[in-house]
Amino acid sequence: MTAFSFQRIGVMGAGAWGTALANAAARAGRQRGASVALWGRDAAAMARMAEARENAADLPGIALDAAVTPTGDLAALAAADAILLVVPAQACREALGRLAPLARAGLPVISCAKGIERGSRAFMTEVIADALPQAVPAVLSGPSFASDVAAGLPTAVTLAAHDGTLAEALAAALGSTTLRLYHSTDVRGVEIGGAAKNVLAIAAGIVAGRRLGASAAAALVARGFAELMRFGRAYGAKAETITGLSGLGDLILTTSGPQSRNFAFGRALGAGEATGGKLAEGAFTASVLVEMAQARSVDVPISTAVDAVLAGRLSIDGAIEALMARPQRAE
Ligand SMILES: NC(=O)C1=CN([C@@H]2O[C@H](COP(=O)(O)OP(=O)(O)OC[C@H]3O[C@@H](n4cnc5c(N)ncnc54)[C@H](OP(=O)(O)O)[C@@H]3O)[C@@H](O)[C@H]2O)C=CC1
Ligand SMILES: O=C(CO)COP(=O)(O)O
Repeated sequence: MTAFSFQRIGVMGAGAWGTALANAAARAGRQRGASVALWGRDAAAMARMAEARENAADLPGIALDAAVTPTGDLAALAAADAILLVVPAQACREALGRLAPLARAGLPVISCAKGIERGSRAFMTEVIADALPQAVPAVLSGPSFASDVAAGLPTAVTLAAHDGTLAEALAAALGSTTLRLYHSTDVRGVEIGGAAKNVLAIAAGIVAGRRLGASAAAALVARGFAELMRFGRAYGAKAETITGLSGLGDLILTTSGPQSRNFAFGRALGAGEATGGKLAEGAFTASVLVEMAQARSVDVPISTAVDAVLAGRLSIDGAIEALMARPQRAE
């Protein structure tokens, strides 16, 4: 493990999660004097963040750790020993394209985005392998709201890389007494959980917004989990990953209430209100997840209903009726 140093951490994407992870990485590396470059594409906004020592738009009231340097300079990001990729899933390829001319061979790039690329049907580590072939892809995912992590509340997530030694070293470098990182080699399993739970969180939000009751909410989580397990199995995830932090753990968190943007988006839909401008990754993932499920004959009725509602092919009431009228089956 001594082969890895990870003194300099780069964070690509300075939204809520990127900023929270920058603070967490700084906290984790404090004893060894590690530094964190937090890169955002809007150089003027990054200069203001450097001046204010706060991401006022996404995490108001939370001071940036002294070891975090906000920057609009890609060279500062590329000089890092490892990079956390924290832009929305559909923007990862474009962001990596900017980094490609500057990134060194063997640079670990850890996807922290939760989604599947539309069109290509690629998971985020596949996007990294494609857009930045000189990098070594990894993934970090699990139940973790940016505001909780930024505030230093106790949180546990999973970091996976194909090379178990690298996963362990990255987890050691980024983990602290407030952010506990488990390590894994089941890269695909970890990214499936993060992507699929967002679609199910929209469904949970719809249940709340439609006031369908606590029993329906619990049924949704249990049947949603069955769906996640089937999809995961079909795409090579290990069962213990789906039942772990990045699968069941994150499903529980994001189906629990409106602190989740995906849940809040679904709740607004269910209540017939405007969905607002916040990022809800599940709205982008739903259609590609359903296409991929169909391609391997996996039954994902809840995700299919969310996709149909979002695409305007089905009303919410029609979707509920269709789910309840499905043929009887064994559990
Ligand atoms: N927030 C959370 O609690 C958690 C989020 N995540 C995941 O992290 C990812 C990012 O979420 P989050 O930080 O919350 O989202 P935000 O909407 O808060 O921030 C997204 C950031 O990405 C930037 N961005 C968008 N497109 C590009 C691009 N093409 N190139 C460079 N930068 C770009 C935005 O910049 P600009 O402002 O210029 O548009 C913005 O700073 C999502 O996949 C989400 O699911 C995972 C766990 C927790
Ligand atoms: O992924 C998350 C928590 O683990 C954040 O969820 P939302 O994007 O729904 O807010």
